[in-house]
Amino acid sequence: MPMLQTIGLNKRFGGLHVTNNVDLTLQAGEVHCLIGPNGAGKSTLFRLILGEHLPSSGAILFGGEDITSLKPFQRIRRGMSVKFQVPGIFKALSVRQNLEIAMQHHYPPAALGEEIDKLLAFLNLTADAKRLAGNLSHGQKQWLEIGMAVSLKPRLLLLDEPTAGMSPEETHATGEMVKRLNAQGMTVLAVEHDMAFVRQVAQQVTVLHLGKVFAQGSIDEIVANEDVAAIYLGQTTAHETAHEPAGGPHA
Ligand SMILES: Nc1ncnc2c1ncn2[C@@H]1O[C@H](COP(=O)(O)OP(=O)(O)OP(=O)(O)O)[C@@H](O)[C@H]1O
Repeated sequence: MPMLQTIGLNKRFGGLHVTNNVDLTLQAGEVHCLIGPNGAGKSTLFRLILGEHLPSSGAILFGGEDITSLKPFQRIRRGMSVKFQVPGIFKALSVRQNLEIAMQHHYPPAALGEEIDKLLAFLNLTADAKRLAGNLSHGQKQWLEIGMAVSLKPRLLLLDEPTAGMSPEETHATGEMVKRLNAQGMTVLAVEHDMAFVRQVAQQVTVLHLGKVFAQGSIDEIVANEDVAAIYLGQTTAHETAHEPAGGPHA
């Protein structure tokens, strides 16, 4: 059974058809990246999956159950977790305190300290545990946010441009974290512009264009697809320019 399925999903904002009959399937255990030119509808689809928007029509199944009309907190309770682009960390608290807040109601007090230690090590933040979260570097803040999102061991992790603003080294380290989470059984859906990251982590890639699924396949199939390259022409973002030859998601 797929972990997540959208079936004929549509979202209209007034006259604008932003999500157009999208069928997306995530198999359990895969890392799936959602790419597409600016304005393709990636964020909207992401918010539909999370329940921040309700679809105009169509259905969303999570673990085979219809969650189309559930609220975000109900989806989170069923094992979905999200890391948004803007970190929702508590800047005036230490790194450790941030993780304590995320985890304290979910682990017995005797086990909490050790769980936090394990997560800090995973996030490469052990040496920074006592620092105020607000004093971390941009990349470290993103990792702390990822830590808070995965601290409850979700079945499905949603990542919204997890490497935005990161250096290539930080991007690579983030990719390694995603791969380790996936190796532990977590299914991941990431909206991402950075093709180096997509190449590093994705087992499946879906390309959105004008609200529709334009192409779907392995990273090699997507990179080799000339129609996909064509829709990116003239649309490179600063991020893509930093890692890619002009024109789009080439190897
Ligand atoms: N709440 C809204 N009301 C009206 N139009 C919206 C709303 N949200 C998104 N749109 C429009 O839907 C289209 C797709 O936007 P969306 O943000 O989903 O694309 P995207 O692929 O995530 O783009 P980007 O890569 O630039 O973040 C855009 O034309 C946008 O203006």
